[in-house]
Amino acid sequence: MTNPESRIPNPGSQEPIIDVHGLEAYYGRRRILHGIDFRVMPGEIRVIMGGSGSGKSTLLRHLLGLQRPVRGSVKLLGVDVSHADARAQLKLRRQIGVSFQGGALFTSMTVGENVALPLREHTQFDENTIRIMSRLKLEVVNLGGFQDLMPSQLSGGMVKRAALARAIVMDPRLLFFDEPSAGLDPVVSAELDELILQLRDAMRMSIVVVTHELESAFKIADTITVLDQGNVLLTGSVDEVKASDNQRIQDLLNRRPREIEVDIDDYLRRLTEEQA
Ligand SMILES: Nc1ncnc2c1ncn2[C@@H]1O[C@H](COP(=O)(O)OP(=O)(O)OP(=O)(O)O)[C@@H](O)[C@H]1O
Repeated sequence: MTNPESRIPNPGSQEPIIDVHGLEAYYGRRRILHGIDFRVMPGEIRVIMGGSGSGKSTLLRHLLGLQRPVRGSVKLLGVDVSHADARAQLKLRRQIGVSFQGGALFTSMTVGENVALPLREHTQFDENTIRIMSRLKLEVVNLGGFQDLMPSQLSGGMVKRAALARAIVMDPRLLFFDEPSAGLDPVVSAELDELILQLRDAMRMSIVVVTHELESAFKIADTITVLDQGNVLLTGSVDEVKASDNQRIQDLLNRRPREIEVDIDDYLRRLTEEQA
């Protein structure tokens, strides 16, 4: 196992921005995450990779406080998300930006109104300030001047960037990005990668990206966590992941499907457990 903080400057002086210990998650009686440890340091871009069903979304849902750990703990910015009171949760939410797969913009609002939403929800700024701040963030994502368009008038890449503008409008310390490249052509996807790097460098954000896209992962990651069947196989730098002699990691990198051995008894047992 390699030191996940190896590329982060001066790690000894900093507290982790995400600190997950022994996280276990279940759906029904089926255990999905088997005691995950996961630490992200300030200013780091962490990519979570793994095959389909490896537990990436389940981990992300726990990091966002959408699911509570059955065992283990999840601390974001020093706050234990499952034990924080409503006030602490709200404070935490203000410091976290989330950009979901598909953009999830409200189709009945203009791009500018979408971006302004968190400011309206979490601040008392006046209209003018909100407008200026939203426009500035649209400029950061290269969508300056697009504030009056409706989401339906944007291309797929522009929707992603608009969603990103909304996610960063509060200047979060921590940004979650779920599948930034999904459905984008390679050029647009590369532009988005550049933007993610800029957010880390110019705005000093810590960023967690879940992605299937290897090229994108290798370009943006300071560190990569590889998940497999609810376990962390490895956390390390891009070079460390590439050089890993773990067969599962190599299969993932070479896009070799895992051999699926289905034990029918086991399959039926799991099915009935899930429905119980
Ligand atoms: N709501 C649910 N109820 C029951 N089982 C679930 C539920 N959501 C996910 N699972 C199971 O949990 C396991 C992990 O799923 P998860 O969605 O976290 O994986 P993933 O790595 O995000 O997959 P993908 O890349 O396909 O989105 C899978 O076996 C999945 O079938």
